Amino acid sequence: MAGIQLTQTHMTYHTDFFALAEQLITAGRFIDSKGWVPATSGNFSARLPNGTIAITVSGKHKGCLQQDDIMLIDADAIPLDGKTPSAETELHTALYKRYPDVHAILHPHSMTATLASRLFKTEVILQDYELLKALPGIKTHDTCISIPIFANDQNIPRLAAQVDNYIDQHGDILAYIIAGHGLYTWGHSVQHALRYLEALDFLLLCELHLHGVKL
Ligand SMILES: CSC[C@@H](O)[C@@H](O)C(=O)COP(=O)(O)O
Ligand SMILES: [Zn+2]
Repeated sequence: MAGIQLTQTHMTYHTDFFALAEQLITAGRFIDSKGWVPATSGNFSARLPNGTIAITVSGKHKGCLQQDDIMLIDADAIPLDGKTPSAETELHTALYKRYPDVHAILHPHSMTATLASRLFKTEVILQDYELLKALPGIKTHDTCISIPIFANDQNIPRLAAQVDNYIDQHGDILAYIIAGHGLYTWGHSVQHALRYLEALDFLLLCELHLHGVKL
């Protein structure tokens, strides 16, 4: 009996993992088609119902990911299958620990996020855009949100702590920018996170254009 349960759990886990890996692969193709993950930049993850996390293997091109390029880690970023996870894994695990409803995180190196961090330094304010309603919990254009910008840091646990401290002090955020680097956003599912990413890219582009930056 215990053996049968173990097998079923195992099969469920495999189904969850491969389904989520497929979603991350598809998202990667779309994100790459937009030019948001040049070279091998960016990383993506999705949390399984059992709390383990499917995440991109470090150094892969995110536009042509294969199933083998998605690996499994535990909630503390420990690899469970002998592969090397994204160099920025602790940024993912910190968000999953803070937000139980979040099941997917996407990190592009989009030009809009990179340039916005050069221009705005500490935060990007987005307000009075209809497309804000594509973001979670926003029901009207008459809304003002802040996307904080954090200094880049090659020490990822320290960067994750910087983000955590900011949220502790300022409250929940929907996304953040790492200066000269890229954007992190997240959602209930890969599809939700992808929607937020697309909306944020459009909104950042609007702000850049308003400030005379033409892309
Ligand atoms: C190709 S430089 C980008 C990396 O330094 C990093 O910022 C990044 O996003 C990708 O790292 P990865 O380890 O593949 O997840
Ligand atoms: Zn990065």
